[in-house]
Amino acid sequence: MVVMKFGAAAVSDASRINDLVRVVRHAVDEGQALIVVCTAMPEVTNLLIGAARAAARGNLATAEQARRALWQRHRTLAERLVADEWERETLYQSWADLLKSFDRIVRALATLGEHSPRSSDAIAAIGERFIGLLLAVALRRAGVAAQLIDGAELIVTDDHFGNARPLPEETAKRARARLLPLAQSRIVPVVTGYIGATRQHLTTTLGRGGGDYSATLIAAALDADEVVLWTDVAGILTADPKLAPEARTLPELSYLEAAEIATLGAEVLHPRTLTPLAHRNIPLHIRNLAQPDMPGTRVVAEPCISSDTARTIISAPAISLIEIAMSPLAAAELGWAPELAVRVLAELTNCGIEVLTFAQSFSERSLLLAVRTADVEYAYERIETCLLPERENQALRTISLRSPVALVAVLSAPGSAYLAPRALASLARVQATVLAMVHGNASHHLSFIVPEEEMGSVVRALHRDLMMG
Ligand SMILES: Nc1ncnc2c1ncn2[C@@H]1O[C@H](COP(=O)(O)OP(=O)(O)O)[C@@H](O)[C@H]1O
Ligand SMILES: N[C@@H](CC(=O)OP(=O)(O)O)C(=O)O
Repeated sequence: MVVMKFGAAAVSDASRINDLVRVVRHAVDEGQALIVVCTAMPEVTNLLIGAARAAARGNLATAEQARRALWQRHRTLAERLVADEWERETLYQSWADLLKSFDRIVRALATLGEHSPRSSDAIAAIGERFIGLLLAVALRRAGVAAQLIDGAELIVTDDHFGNARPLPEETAKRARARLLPLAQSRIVPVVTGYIGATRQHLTTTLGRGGGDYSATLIAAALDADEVVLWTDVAGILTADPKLAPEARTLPELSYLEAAEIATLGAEVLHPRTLTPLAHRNIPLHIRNLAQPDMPGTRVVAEPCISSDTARTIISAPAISLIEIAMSPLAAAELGWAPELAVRVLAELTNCGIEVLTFAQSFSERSLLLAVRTADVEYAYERIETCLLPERENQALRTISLRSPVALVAVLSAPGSAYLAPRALASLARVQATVLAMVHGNASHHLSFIVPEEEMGSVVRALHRDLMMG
């Protein structure tokens, strides 16, 4: 049994979906038992969560725009992929039902004037459901017996909305009961990733990028032979090949090395992806959908290749920086209060905003936070509310924004010397504007925030100076 996960990059347009269908059909023709896990089209999750936040502010025009964009983007795909008019109409009917639930949530949020991670999850799940319906139709048209299964039916979670924790035993029981009979009948389940549900059947999500985690949870439940994450690059490389074309694929990584990469604060791998696999020794394979014959990256318990191959530069655009600075007088009197950082971080976590990285400057009495640009407006509002007392007693100097920025993280081999000075020399060579820097405890990990327009030159310089040796 193989679990194949197709992320946003694999459903970005009709030709990618045709590649996806070919890969699945080929595996089925080879007699492989398959589970497909899918996630929403690029930017759709941001669009849906943005619609919920806008509705709660009474901005129904933005919610309406998101609704139209959702419909239009999927409809364009259906027109290219589903030739049969009757099948297309049936698909549109199912999408219309999903839009009715979108409308119900938006109306409720607008009436109440507030929203929560719970309502965000309910609306975000619609993105995976939209594309899942289309993929099941596209696969059936190509002769693959496919059936859509909602992730909420399989993955039982706690009620930590926005970043729910799965309950492994109940999930395994449900997944086996629902998926194994389909596999035995040679039907390919198309599971909507990222989504789970509480025991009370309330929809939850596994955190942004959680589709990878859905795939590995299902693989662990079924004791699968392998998980394949199909994306738009040839595995994990020494840098993003879209920025540094000379980047090399890392052929093999250990679970530990891959987990380290997953926690670098970008979305190449969801941080919790590896845990279900490492416990059962199930290999993970990351491959390029556009080049299905290329080997990609394999993650296994004991890689044949030495561990210093784990060196990589991970980069992620579309990030914003929020800087909270205290007034010098208040700071002189009160000192920098870590309690303030704790309050801000707790506020953001409670309202479902993921802080990608943060740094405190004790000398400047300031706190820097990096969040996705899609979250920044809402994060700013929440911080303003949370720090109202400091605003009123003039302890707060400013809350300022810098956007768009990029996160660039360097992971070198454990024990490699002088990572920070070498990386900084490299950034100096291209006159990079370093807006923030976080040094990992293990000293072989370093992250920088740079203006987004400098991301390419920074990645290329770091790659040339640190990865080519
Ligand atoms: N070192 C790297 N190796 C591979 N991909 C990288 C690297 N750094 C950044 N990336 C980016 O990560 C993307 C894959 O992650 P993601 O967008 O979450 O994929 P998916 O949509 O398939 O889940 C690639 O398209 C690439 O642009
Ligand atoms: N659609 C969700 C879940 C996900 O896993 O997406 P992707 O497979 O594109 O990382 C998100 O944007 O967070």
